[in-house]
Amino acid sequence: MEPKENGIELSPVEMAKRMACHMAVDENYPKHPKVIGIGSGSTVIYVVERLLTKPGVENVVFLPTGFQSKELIVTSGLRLGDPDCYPDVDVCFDGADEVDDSLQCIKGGGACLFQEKLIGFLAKRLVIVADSRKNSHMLGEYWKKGVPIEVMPMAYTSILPQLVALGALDPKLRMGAPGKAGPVVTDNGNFIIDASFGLIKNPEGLFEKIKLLVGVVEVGIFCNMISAAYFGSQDGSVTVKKSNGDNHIIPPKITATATEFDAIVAESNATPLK
Ligand SMILES: O=C(CO)[C@H](O)[C@H](O)COP(=O)(O)O
Repeated sequence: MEPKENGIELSPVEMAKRMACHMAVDENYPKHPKVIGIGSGSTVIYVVERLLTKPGVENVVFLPTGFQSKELIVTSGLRLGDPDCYPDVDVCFDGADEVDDSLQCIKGGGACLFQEKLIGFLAKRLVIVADSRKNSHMLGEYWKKGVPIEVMPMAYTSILPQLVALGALDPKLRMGAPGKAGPVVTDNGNFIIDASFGLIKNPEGLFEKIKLLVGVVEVGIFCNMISAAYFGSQDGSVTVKKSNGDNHIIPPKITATATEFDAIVAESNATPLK
C-alpha cells in the first residue's frame, strides 16, 4: 500500500519529496529556533508538515516567501511574520528548480523570486529540498525553462535584447496560465522573464551581468547561499549535498521504503495539512 496524504495516494515523486523534507527538517531544525523562513512551491508543504511535529514550533515566527507560503503558514496555525520585523532568520527551507555540484541553484520557477532571495539571504542557513530530478552537475543540464528574472514591468522590453546580448537564447516574458490574460505578475507586482543560457559554466558571472541591467529586480540564480540540499529519490534514498563538502547518500533502509513510510509518518505524529 502506498503512503497517503489526506486519503490520497502519494506518487513515488511526492514520496521522494516528502522524505527529503522530513530529513532536512530533522537535521536542520535549530535547538532554540526563533525565526524560520518558508520557501515556495509544491515541495515545502512537506517541510511544514514535519515542522508541525517539532516541540516549541508554536513559539517560532515563520516568514513566507510569497502568497502561497503565507497561506501555508496561516492555515497550518503557525505564527506569521515579516522580514522587516524579523531580519534575523535562523534557517530557511525552500525548494529549487536545479542545484549544481557547487550548490549554486536556479529558483523562481514559481515566480516567487525576489522574496525567496531576500529570506534566503537573511537566513543563517538556506536548506534546499527537492526530488532527485533537480540534482545536476551543472546548471542548465536538466532545467530547460531558463533562468527566471524578475523585472520591473516598464523595463521588460528593453531588458529582452540586453539578455540576448548576454547570450540568452530566445528570452521570453512569462505568460499567465489559463484564467489569466497577459503576463504572470509576481507577488511584488513585477514581471518574470525566462532566459535560457544553455549550460551555465559560470553562474556567478552570469548572475552579476544580469543583475546590473536596469529594471532587473532579482535574478533566479542563487550563488554561494545554500548550506545544504536534500534530494529525495524514488527508491527511498536521500542524497545530501553540503557546503562543507559532507556530501552523502542516506540509503533507503535508514530513510524508509514505500511500505515503511506510513509507519514512520504515524510514529512522528505528523499533523496532516488541511
Ligand atoms: O523557486 C520556486 C518558486 O519560485 C520553487 O521553490 C521551485 O520552483 C521549486 O518548486 P517545486 O517544489 O514545486 O518543485
